[in-house]
Amino acid sequence: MSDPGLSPPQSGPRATADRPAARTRNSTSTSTHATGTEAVGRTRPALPGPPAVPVRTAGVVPADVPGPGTGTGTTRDIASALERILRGPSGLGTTSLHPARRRNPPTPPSPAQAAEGEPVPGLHHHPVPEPDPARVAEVGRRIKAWAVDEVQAFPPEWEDQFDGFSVGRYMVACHPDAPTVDHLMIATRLMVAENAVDDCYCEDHGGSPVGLGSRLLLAHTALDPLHTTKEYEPAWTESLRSDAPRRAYRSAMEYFLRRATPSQADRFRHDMARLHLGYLAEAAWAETDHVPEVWEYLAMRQFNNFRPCPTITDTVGGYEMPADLHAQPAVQRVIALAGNATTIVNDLYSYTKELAAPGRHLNLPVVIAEREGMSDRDAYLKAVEVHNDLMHDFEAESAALAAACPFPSVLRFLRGVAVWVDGNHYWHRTNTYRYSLPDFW
Ligand SMILES: CC(C)=CCC/C(C)=C(\C)COP(=O)(O)OP(=O)(O)O
Ligand SMILES: [Mg+2]
Repeated sequence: MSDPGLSPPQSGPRATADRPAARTRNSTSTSTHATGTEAVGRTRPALPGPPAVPVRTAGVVPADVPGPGTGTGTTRDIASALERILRGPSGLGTTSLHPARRRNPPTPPSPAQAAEGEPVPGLHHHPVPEPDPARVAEVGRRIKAWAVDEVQAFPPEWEDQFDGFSVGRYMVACHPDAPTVDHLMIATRLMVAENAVDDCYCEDHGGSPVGLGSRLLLAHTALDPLHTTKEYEPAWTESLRSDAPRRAYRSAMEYFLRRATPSQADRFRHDMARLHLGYLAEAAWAETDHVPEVWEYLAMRQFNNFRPCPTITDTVGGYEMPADLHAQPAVQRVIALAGNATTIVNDLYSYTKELAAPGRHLNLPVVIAEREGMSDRDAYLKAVEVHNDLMHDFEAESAALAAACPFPSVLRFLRGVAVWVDGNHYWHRTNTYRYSLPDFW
């Protein structure tokens, strides 16, 4: 194949993005075309402003959040909304949202499975059912074929690392409601492409802070295309084949656009721009070996963040969280808290890997130790507490939002984000090829 990276994907009813066909395909879940859980033709009331949820400690459900329709919320409303989010949709027509539940009731990992990798002691998390092994194997087979044959994402000598990343297990754990393996592949290709950019541009596979801005901007045009004159367009098109990160971004985006609505595509591009901004701040500090204040580090990590992964949960699930609801500040806060919790999970599980890497690699325990004058152990334990506070806030605000805006697509989206958070923790915990815990306990 002379141009594998740019060949249009072979399956699906169309080869270009943002056309009406995409809306039709996803329209089963918009507000006028119901999914199994969506009320057909239901009028959407205005969302209230962000629920006034006080900062809280574990297990305390806030009581002062307006409830749906009544103007007053009760602790019971919110507790039941939280339970609903964590349990997922139920009732008539929702069985298909739970492929794992349909085939085998979810069970927590057995002690033997958990022994593969222990959770960080004291970390607030939720166990997930083992991902469906048939799906894991099929996603693993297809993603390797894509990475090797379609986009040449890595040279042969990196094959062990590609396999050790276990991206199939990661994505199946994070998207249990994906209706088909094709849907799972949307997330899986993007995950591989995002990691190719991080590894090859920013980190330990040839990356460097020097010149990163230009590399990221040019790669970003694989997601958000250049609109230019006939004279200059061929050079841009050619550039998209010129390295693995760009080939991977270009192809993964093309597949994504086959299933995404225009609003979902726009949301994703925005999240990827945020990610690239975060990479640049991290690189700027690395160039001068600067250690930011803890709050500054957390701000950078809110952008250099997993956010683009949970926010495609609706595309991967085959429905749409409506754009005007997604844009609400309360929804944005829930998404940000979820993204931040998942990313601090990475800081905790990748701590020893990053300590062993050449130079200083910033992560939350390292920044706390440096800036707050703590021992490595105390700083790590404080980072666990920061994570737990983020998780508790995420769960409280998600429950408040579900109570304030109990639309099926919103509830399913919140559930999808919560499951992504849990699947992400599962993958970090069990990926002992990549991560190991420090000896602090
Ligand atoms: C998949 C995706 C959108 C990643 C974005 C940012 C990113 C690579 C992380 C949040 C993971 O952090 P890190 O670069 O520290 O990864 P490792 O610790 O090397 O696994
Ligand atoms: Mg890390």
